[in-house]
Amino acid sequence: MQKLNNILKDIPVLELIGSSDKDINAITFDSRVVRASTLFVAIKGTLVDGHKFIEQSIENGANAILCEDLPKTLIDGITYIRVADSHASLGLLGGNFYDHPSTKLKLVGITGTNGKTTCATLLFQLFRQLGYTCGLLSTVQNQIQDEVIPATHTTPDAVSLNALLAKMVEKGCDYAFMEVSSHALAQKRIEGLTFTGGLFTNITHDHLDFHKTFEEYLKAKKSFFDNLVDKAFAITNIDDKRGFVMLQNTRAHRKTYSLQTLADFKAKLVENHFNGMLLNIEGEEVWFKLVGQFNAYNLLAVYATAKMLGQDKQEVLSILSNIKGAEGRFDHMTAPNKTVGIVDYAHTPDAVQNVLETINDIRSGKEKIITVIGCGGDRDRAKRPLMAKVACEWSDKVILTSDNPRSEDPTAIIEEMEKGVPVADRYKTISIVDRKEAIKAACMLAQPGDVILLAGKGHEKYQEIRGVKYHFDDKEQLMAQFENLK
Ligand SMILES: CC(=O)N[C@H]1[C@@H](OP(=O)(O)OP(=O)(O)OC[C@H]2O[C@@H](n3ccc(=O)[nH]c3=O)[C@H](O)[C@@H]2O)O[C@H](CO)[C@@H](O)[C@@H]1O[C@H](C)C(=O)N[C@@H](C)C(=O)N[C@H](CCC(=O)O)C(=O)O
Ligand SMILES: Nc1ncnc2c1ncn2[C@@H]1O[C@H](COP(=O)(O)OP(=O)(O)OP(=O)(O)O)[C@@H](O)[C@H]1O
Ligand SMILES: N[C@H](CCC[C@H](N)C(=O)O)C(=O)O
Ligand SMILES: [Mg+2]
Repeated sequence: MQKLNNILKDIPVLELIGSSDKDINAITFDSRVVRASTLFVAIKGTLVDGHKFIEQSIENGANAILCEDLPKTLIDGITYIRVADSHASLGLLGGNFYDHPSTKLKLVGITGTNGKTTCATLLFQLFRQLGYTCGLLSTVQNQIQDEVIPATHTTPDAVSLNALLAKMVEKGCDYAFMEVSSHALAQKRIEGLTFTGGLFTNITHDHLDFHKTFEEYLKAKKSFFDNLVDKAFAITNIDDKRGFVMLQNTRAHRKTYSLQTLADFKAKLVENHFNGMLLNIEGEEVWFKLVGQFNAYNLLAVYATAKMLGQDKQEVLSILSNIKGAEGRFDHMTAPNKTVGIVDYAHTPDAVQNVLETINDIRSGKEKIITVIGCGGDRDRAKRPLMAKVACEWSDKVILTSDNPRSEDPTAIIEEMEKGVPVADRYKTISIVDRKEAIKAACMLAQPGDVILLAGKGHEKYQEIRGVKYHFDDKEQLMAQFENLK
């Protein structure tokens, strides 16, 4: 419980009507979960305007309302707080309510189109093995030491986020590693957090349904670095075209990493195989369990972050060399007849290309690559033809199928993907709407030694079709089919 006037500290209030000397048990932006003595924050969302639910929130027990527009009728006994930006205020309220947990541990944020989960997970595993108590906020799951807390978003909403950080502080965490998604930045879910450091992986095409233009998407990512404090560090990938721009206006201490040019942290990919790769990191040759050039970037980024956090080079490299990475990222298995299966969360054109390039690099020659791929519904439509095109370019056979169609018609999504298939590649593609059947078909087509890539769903344990979530696990499906490949 907290006093309202404490929770409102540092919030730019335009108008306050009613008493601020009252007890608040909880803060929420969802009228459906309001209980007695709750502060309800009305947010103008992407689907509806939360201001519509002010009345309902009061019926459910809200005793204070924070909003951008005051309702026409004000009710006695309720406190109304008018602000210019409810999203930003929610972040600050979350911090005040949970007593600024981000200042009580070292918080590191990772942003970029691809590689966030991988880097955050590697950092979490690394720092635990270095002997620290750690927390993780990621797409796959949230975690405090061994305790797993299911994740609904890559970056939780501002209230849940501060609640999770407060729990980490309570459990004695020294570090928290978190993914910072572009949605979270645009919606100011991280407003008011104090970061010790920030890491940029890369930026390519994604989420243009939400951000509308690439410039807006870039601006959202960049705002993370613009808002870091001067004591923080900011690490960027300068092999990415936008690597420098990201840190252009940051006050933080800047550092760069690269596989191709001079940088503060530099590495070179020496050898790449299905079960590991050899990297030269700052003059030291080390084998890692992760594979692929994109993972060379992730490892180097993690190494740079660990160095900026004052860790010892040898210790860091020796631990990293044994870490396997995040679930559903280049997860590979081999069937009894030597067919290779790879489950990977590649769900952007760039990620699909990276994974397929890596498989091409590693395969010894005549083995075929069979890619099973779909695109999510209610998400960026522009990436659909592009993902299909890239899949065709780098595979011998492509099976277009469903990912999470969500509220959309699965066949219509596949038709949009088909538009990206070059005429000359049509002979190598088939469309099978049912993902289970698509995986089965891939296994039937595969000859010993061939590589099957299941792209897009990685760690996900469900498939959402017409708004209903069914249990579905790519790895489980593949393992079941592999048993038949004797
Ligand atoms: C597009 C998007 O990001 N939407 C998020 C956003 O919801 P919204 O702004 O659309 O909310 P809305 O439905 O319009 O409602 C507006 C307001 O009215 C409130 N409301 C609504 C109905 C009601 O009866 N009562 C009520 O009070 C809502 O709680 C909300 O505050 O804010 C909500 C609360 O934080 C999020 O749950 C919701 O995530 C949706 C479910 C989602 O799918 N988000 C994805 C796209 C997302 O955020 N992804 C990123 C990145 C993914 C990645 O690449 O890794 C992530 O960080 O997970
Ligand atoms: N550094 C990288 N550069 C390009 N592609 C990458 C990189 N790291 C991973 N990938 C590819 O992107 C996929 C997603 O990786 P990861 O989950 O680490 O990214 P993410 O940024 O967390 O994604 P999301 O936005 O969905 O949370 C991987 O399965 C792999 O195919
Ligand atoms: N977390 C991201 C990627 C989802 C990957 C894919 N499986 C899909 O459902 O589109 C999102 O919500 O856009
Ligand atoms: Mg992620």
